[in-house]
Amino acid sequence: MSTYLFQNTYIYDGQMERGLRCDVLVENGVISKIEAPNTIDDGHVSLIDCNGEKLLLPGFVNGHTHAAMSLLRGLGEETPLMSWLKEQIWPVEARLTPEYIYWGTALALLEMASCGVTCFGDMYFEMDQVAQVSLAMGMKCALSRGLIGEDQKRVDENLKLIDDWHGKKGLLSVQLGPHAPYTVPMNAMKKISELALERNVGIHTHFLETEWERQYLRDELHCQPVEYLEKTGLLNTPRTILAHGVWFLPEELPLLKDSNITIVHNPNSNLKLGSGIMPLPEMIDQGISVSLGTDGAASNNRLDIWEEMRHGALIHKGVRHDPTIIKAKQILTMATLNGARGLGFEKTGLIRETWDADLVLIDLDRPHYLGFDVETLPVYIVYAGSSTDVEATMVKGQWVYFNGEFPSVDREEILKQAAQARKALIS
Ligand SMILES: N[C@@H](CCSC[C@H]1O[C@@H](n2cnc3c(=O)[nH]cnc32)[C@H](O)[C@@H]1O)C(=O)O
Ligand SMILES: [Zn+2]
Repeated sequence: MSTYLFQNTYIYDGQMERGLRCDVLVENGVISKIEAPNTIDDGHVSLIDCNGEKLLLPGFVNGHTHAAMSLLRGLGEETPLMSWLKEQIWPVEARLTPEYIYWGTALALLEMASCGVTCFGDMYFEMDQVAQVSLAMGMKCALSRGLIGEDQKRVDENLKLIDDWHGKKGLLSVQLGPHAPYTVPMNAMKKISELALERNVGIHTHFLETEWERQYLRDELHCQPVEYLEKTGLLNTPRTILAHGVWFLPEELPLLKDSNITIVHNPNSNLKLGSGIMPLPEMIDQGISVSLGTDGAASNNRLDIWEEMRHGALIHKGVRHDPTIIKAKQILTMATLNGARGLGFEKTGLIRETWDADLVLIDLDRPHYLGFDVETLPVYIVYAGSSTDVEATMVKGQWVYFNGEFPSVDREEILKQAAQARKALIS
């Protein structure tokens, strides 16, 4: 495994007061030294001379996605969630083969790696394919098998994923993936929570994405949302990820304080599907852990966390008529540390000695960074930056993206295979 020295770079992570100019040494997949600029010996290392014009951020974490849906981009556009799923997406998904899911996921990984994403939480099916392609590329992935209905076969597949992949190479983790309260009966949800506790793994589910779902909980399941989470044991698992959480009421949030919950904010998917805008400021006030996600490429339509950071800040300022309501630093923590923790990855999401070298190298020598300093770096990143500033992306000390190339995989082959899969699916 190579040793890398980022010489004279800026670094920033969401927990730092301000940016810092320094040398960063990466050895054996971890950040081994952070010292004053131009002080670490550059012998016997691969040198990345940053010359005070680059920034290292922790790798972005896409907290909720369905990677292989990159094959379905553009399908059922501009349709509300339930008819989009039932009439447009699910019939096509029924034709997905393991091979298509492999190439669709690979396609999504090209996009994510080039945007600086190093880790993603994926809920889909044929998850062995997702595990294999993530390992082949060297990306971190939290796998969950989407569970629909009360189906032991799907649950067994999810449990087998734990046996086969959980912890593999420090890149993979596994969660149980009950799809949503409206697709999984309540007693089945409860059993899944019990299994999570028994097997010491997290849960990844959709929750309160639309207003319709809130009404469904009330009218069909006779529960308020937090009561549902309590009754089904979702508050008792080692970790529970709720994708969306758009329709929580502010007064319900204190009940989730100090809980095992991470809510994944998917602002662009929620806007595009017209689902609504989540009460993010109140969630942060209550100390609830919130991360960021893109959801699938068919509802976003990008897999770019920069876009989620920018919109995740701007929409709340806009609807609350208050520019102070959310800070760039908080958004950066959501995009990195909170995502990693929610997905069960340790020592991931900060730039600290002994933490995993999951890093994004950003070129600051661009017109829109003119005038930044260590204090303003976070706001430049969130409000002026974009994924086109990403020069390279590293996971556990290995490049997954470097200057337009993908050192660990064959980009042309992925594009060719994904195009064939797409054609076979949608014709
Ligand atoms: N249908 C699968 C299991 C479901 S995987 C997860 C599912 O979530 C669906 N999905 C994608 N985006 C959303 C969303 O925003 N809300 C709810 N479901 C979604 C996605 O299309 C996929 O079917 C089977 O055969 O067993
Ligand atoms: Zn989703």
